[in-house]
Amino acid sequence: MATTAAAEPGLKPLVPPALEPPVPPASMFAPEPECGSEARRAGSAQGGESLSGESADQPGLCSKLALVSPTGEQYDCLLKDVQARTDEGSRETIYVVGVGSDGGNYGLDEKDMAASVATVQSLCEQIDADLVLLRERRESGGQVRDYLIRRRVPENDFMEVRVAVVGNVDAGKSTLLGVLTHGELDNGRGLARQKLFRHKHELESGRTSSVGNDILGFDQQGVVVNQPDSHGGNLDWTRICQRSSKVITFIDLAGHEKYLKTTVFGMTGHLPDFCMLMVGSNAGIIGMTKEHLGLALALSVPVFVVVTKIDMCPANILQETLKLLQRLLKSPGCRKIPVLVQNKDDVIITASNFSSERVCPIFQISNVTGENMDLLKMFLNLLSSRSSFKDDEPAEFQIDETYSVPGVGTVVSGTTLRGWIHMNDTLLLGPDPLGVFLPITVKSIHRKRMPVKEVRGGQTASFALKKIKRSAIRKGMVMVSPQLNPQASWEFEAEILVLHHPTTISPRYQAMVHCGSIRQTASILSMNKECLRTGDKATVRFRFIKTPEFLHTEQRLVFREGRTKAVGTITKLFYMKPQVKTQSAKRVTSQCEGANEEAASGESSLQSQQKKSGASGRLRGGQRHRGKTAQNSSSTTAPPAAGGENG
Ligand SMILES: Nc1nc2c(ncn2[C@@H]2O[C@H](COP(=O)(O)OP(=O)(O)OP(=O)(O)O)[C@@H](O)[C@H]2O)c(=O)[nH]1
Repeated sequence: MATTAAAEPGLKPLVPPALEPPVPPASMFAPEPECGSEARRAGSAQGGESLSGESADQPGLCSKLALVSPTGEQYDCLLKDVQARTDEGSRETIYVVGVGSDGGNYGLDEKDMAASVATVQSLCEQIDADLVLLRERRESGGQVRDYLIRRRVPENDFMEVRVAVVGNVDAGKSTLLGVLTHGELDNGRGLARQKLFRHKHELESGRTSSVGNDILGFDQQGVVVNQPDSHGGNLDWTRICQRSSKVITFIDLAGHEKYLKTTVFGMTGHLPDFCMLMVGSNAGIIGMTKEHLGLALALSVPVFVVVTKIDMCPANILQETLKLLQRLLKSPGCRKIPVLVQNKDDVIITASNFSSERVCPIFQISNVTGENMDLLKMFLNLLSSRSSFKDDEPAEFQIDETYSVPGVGTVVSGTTLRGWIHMNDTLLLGPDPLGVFLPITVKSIHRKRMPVKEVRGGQTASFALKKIKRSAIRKGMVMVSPQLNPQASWEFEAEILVLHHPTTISPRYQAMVHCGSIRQTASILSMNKECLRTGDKATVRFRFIKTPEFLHTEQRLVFREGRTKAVGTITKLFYMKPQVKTQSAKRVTSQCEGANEEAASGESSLQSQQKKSGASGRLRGGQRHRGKTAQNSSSTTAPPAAGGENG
């Protein structure tokens, strides 16, 4: 059995100065409960004397004794603090009891600990949360405990965290997902991954080519709820979701270079909260590993690394892989702080600091023996979604897949970016090839195959839509609230950085733009430099070649063709000509108003619009048709050149 890096005398665990000593108390990183900003704000709002000021008989909110017997006012501040922290952390937070600003003399005696825990328990009751002990340790002044405070979720609701799984071919991605979601270890010959393959050719070749989804549910206490049935080993997703407080969705992306397009789409279109980079310990940093890491960094998705196959890897090779991995992560291009996770303490510390994007936990596991699998599961249970949700924002949903379901009709799946979407809501679907958004009614909603009545920002969902053909919808379209008055853009400007190009990029260069679930070829119209080489930054104006898209400024994009790659951020949108806006706006308004009559007439306006314009699902495919569409467009509504703009 291979030893882990820490056991190897030659290789010091790569703990950065900021994280020294190797296993520092979590309290060094976790915010101190008593000193939270809310508590402080509340303190100053009331003069702050009795709250933050310490008196001889009443410790202040920053003391380790603050929770032992708080005054009424202090209790209110503590409550506000815990409420704010669970809001910030997507309904949960790690809470440390027994630390404070008492000169580093951490720890409480048994009596004070019991009293403090009773206070925290009571705070949890107030916010309808559960208190789960994560770890207990001894410090100079007594006991210190780390708790997970997790708010209870309403029935049929659950917290959602999306994790993109990337790494080179054979790193063990599908196998790990099989082991995690089905609870059975692998045999080293592909047993565990059999459960996950989706396409026949994958089963035959053993390679993942599609963007697959697998789920892992945790209950309030952090216990895995996945229970495959005893016959085929299938998972009942509805049951998992009903029993879960938190569901981790793994977006299993292909490792092979020929599927890079799908991998990039998975990373941009499925909006992962985190990226799990898998590395085979025996193979090391090979093939697509750096490519995938670079992609996650470019899209600002926090990364954690899982080194697999430690059961079959000689110790010296494992050390070499870890050394190279840590060197890569610390390199100027990555600027990460790699931390080898070897025990529960490391899990809590890294999980508490993970969304910062700097810390990069490294797990060393075996899918065959199950070594360190408990640490990985514990870490996954502590991850919180990075998307923030505001109750009053207008709805926006991006489509990343379409289906035709017998007996149901057209179904679209994707991610709710903002706002609420309820059953029977009328939203605007678009843009179509003419840049028009048309009203559509949501017939039913599923979250992870579970029927629900509504979804909100940050949640993935599928919607059955009324009166629309699947061919009229494409990936990259959105469904938005009519309040947003959506507009489509043929052209946009972006600040880009060329990560790699063999020669030079100049105007008229064409490549695939990935932006959210949009995946379309665009050509460079102009740029503020004559030509671009690897490492160059520039402001570039792009134009889509097939159809206008619904974009936002500040959106991240990846621009790629073969091995050429650039990343960037959209800075300016060029909307369609004003007269088009007026026409489509009028049409949209009247169509929105008349949505119900339309549904009754049996033909959607998008379909009739397509008939009128001659556009169809097939039209979107080819070069030849594109010219025709553009011609039609210029004589009717869609502009070859941009009109208004929005900075
Ligand atoms: N001994 C050992 N074998 C493993 C381990 N993890 C995976 N394997 C084996 O490695 C092989 C490749 O694993 P996969 O899960 O298919 O690799 P992948 O990264 O999903 O590959 P792609 O889908 O092609 O990208 C399979 O035969 C697994 O049984 C491990 O921890 N130990």
